[in-house]
Amino acid sequence: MTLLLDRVTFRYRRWSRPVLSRLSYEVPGQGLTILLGPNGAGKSTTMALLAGTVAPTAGKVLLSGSSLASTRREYRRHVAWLPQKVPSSRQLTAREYVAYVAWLKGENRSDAWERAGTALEQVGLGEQQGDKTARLSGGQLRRVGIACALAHEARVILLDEPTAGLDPHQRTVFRDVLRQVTAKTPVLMSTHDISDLADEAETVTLMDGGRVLHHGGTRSFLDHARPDAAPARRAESAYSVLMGLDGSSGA
Ligand SMILES: Nc1ncnc2c1ncn2[C@@H]1O[C@H](COP(=O)(O)OP(=O)(O)OP(=O)(O)O)[C@@H](O)[C@H]1O
Repeated sequence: MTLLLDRVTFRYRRWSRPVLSRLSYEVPGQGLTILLGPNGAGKSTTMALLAGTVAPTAGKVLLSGSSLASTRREYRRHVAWLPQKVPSSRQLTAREYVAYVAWLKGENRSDAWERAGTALEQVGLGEQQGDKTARLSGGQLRRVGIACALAHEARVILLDEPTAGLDPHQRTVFRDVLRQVTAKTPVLMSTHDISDLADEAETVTLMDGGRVLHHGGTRSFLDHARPDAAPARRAESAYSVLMGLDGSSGA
């Protein structure tokens, strides 16, 4: 299955400058891809377009060659998406919430309920499944959001800054979950935490100003690091070099 933006232009308001201009980008079909870039680079906008929650001003979003507009149902079922801000609900418990999202994504009621329980266990919230989501901490709510992305048969998973607000232990839990998930399903994940690279990403995409500055294997990304960078700092160094922030001209 392929998911891609084909020469997509997007502006938030009619007369405002486009955030993305004729951007073409294909989500890699396997493993973990990390989407890096400074604030305002266009990462969340790119993900929202890929998730089908906003529509392009021009150009197309294509799922296996079909335009999003003509395959909405398939799309909902096959593309999982964790937005940056996970909305909470006063009424629903964590399990009801995740089950509801899975049901919206096309699972039948009993499968949705079962899958919700399993996904909450996976993200370490087994004991909180009966708690109302409005009562959960910010980090717990993010994990509910991650559980939503895991609770249906997605063919591709889009995670917008999933590690923001997680404590160090939960980051470790999350990485373990991510490792299991990416073994089966491709994941595109935006992050500011360059340590999220942690040897696990197969591909790195770097965006700035609505453009893709770099896209390729993690090794080729790290090759941009300054030769004198300490091993633990290679990712940061490569980022600075490619962004032209270290006094060199970038790539
Ligand atoms: N709802 C909105 N209305 C108007 N402009 C917006 C809206 N959301 C984002 N923008 C603008 O679009 C541009 C790209 O924003 P986007 O959120 O996609 O970047 P980002 O790379 O995800 O940034 P961050 O790392 O801060 O989340 C920015 O200039 C931002 O101000």
